Amino acid sequence: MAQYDYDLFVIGAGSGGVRASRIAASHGAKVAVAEEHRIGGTCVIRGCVPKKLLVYGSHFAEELQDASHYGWSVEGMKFDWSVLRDAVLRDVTRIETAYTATLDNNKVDHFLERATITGPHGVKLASGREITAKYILIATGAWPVMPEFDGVEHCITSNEVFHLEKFPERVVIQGAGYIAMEFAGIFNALGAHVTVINRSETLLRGYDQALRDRLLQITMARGIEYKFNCPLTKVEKTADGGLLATPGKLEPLKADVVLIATGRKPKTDGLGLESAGIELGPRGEIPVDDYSKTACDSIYAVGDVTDRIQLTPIAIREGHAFADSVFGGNKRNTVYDCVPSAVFSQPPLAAVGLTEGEARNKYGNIKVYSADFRPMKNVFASRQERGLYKMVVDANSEKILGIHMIGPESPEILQAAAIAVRAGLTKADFDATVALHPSMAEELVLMR
Ligand SMILES: Cc1cc2nc3c(=O)[nH]c(=O)nc-3n(C[C@H](O)[C@H](O)[C@H](O)COP(=O)(O)OP(=O)(O)OC[C@H]3O[C@@H](n4cnc5c(N)ncnc54)[C@H](O)[C@@H]3O)c2cc1C
Ligand SMILES: NC(=O)c1ccc[n+]([C@@H]2O[C@H](COP(=O)([O-])OP(=O)(O)OC[C@H]3O[C@@H](n4cnc5c(N)ncnc54)[C@H](O)[C@@H]3O)[C@@H](O)[C@H]2O)c1
Repeated sequence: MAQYDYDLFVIGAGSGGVRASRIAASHGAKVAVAEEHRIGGTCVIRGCVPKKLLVYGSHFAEELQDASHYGWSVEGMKFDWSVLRDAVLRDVTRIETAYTATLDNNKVDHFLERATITGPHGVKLASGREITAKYILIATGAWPVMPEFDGVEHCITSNEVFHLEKFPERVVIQGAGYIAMEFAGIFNALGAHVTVINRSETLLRGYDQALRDRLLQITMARGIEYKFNCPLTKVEKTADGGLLATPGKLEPLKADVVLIATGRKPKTDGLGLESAGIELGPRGEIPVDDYSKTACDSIYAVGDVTDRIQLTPIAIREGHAFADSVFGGNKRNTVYDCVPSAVFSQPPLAAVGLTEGEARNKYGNIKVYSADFRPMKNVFASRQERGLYKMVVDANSEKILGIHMIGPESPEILQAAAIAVRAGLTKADFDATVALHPSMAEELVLMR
């Protein structure tokens, strides 16, 4: 009889957990996964996927507005939140079903219940069933961090935002990171009055300053209000069912929804880590080595719960590398340089590599090339918004250190440019490439 029930037990069927389960099974391992909410995890159920669909949905406002310049007249234009919301939620269910089928096709057993760790080789399901496994993979993701102030219980997080009963006419968002800027764009485009409240003057920390300044300027022109250096101190319910949100010492703001987007922390509460001798790191993360192994030899962790880079493709890569290393006879780790990222704000922002500031600190002698342009479609529609692309180059080797873009479709364009940066190409390689005209992407090879 086998020593353990499974070769691998995965806790969490999100981006990292599903990939690790599938690949380990394809290498011949007997695998089970437990999921306490829905198969697919944050990205599929309440993250990247429904968020991007809402971005698409909200873009029609701009397209319909511009349509008259192209000879189209759109009469009786009207937006129905419940139609968009329900269509998005249906698509989420479709993808959840596809993910479940992937597990079934790879003969991965799945338990739709919470699991906790009872020791180096033991897990316990919420139903009470105890299971043993040679290896355990923790892929439990992250959870929204809630600040402490009076009335925080009246606020929502990104978990709830996809399910709003009614379209909120007045939205207050606390935070100025990814989630705040993406939902500020969505609600603003759909016609809500949006106020972004932040504890500092910095939005989208980590992105190049010039792009952040451009986003601030464009979004203010689009009607988003900002209140900097004054986080919320109180949120109250009013007699008419609305909310009153007080930023710092400023006048209270009337709101229908207050969205808290102040970061996500590794989800480890009550997981039983102590039973396997695993202690949390300073950011609440599960510390792991380069191969995602925890302090316990039979337990690994991947994705947001390790707080390396909280992005889906990273969780997927870590899960895949773990499965190849432990079950595929191919020990390998995940490489974290040149990770492209994007903020699906309106307009979106995308980047890979070092910002101008980071490159200057690290290399000293750098060159910066840029293209500051008004996309053809904006000119035609009398839209004043300008795109900005920046290339940061090591002045000695001419190697590109980073590319930063804000403008329509910039995430789509940046993915291809990231290959060039990863491959170590130079500005001269871009200059030698013939422009593809007319496109916005051609600005990448025309920068001065
Ligand atoms: C609103 C939003 C938008 C985002 N947009 C993007 C984007 O555009 N691009 C991008 O790259 N990233 C985006 N992200 C981040 C991305 O979703 C995460 O980085 C990614 O999902 C992490 O994958 P994971 O496998 O670590 O965890 P998750 O996908 O969160 O999966 C963890 C799973 O574990 C389950 N679980 C937790 N504890 C237990 C337990 N004890 N027992 C059983 N199951 C458990 C959870 O229910 C969850 O399903 C977004 C996140 C949010 C919140
Ligand atoms: N497009 C994408 O790839 C995408 C989209 C959404 C989320 N994500 C991932 O999810 C993670 C979480 O997103 P997020 O927007 O919640 O986090 P974030 O780290 O991007 O932003 C957090 C914001 O909250 C502010 N803040 C933090 N603590 C606060 C407090 N106590 N009071 C007031 N303000 C406070 C910060 O200054 C910052 O502006 C991101 O780090 C990202 O990795 C990615």
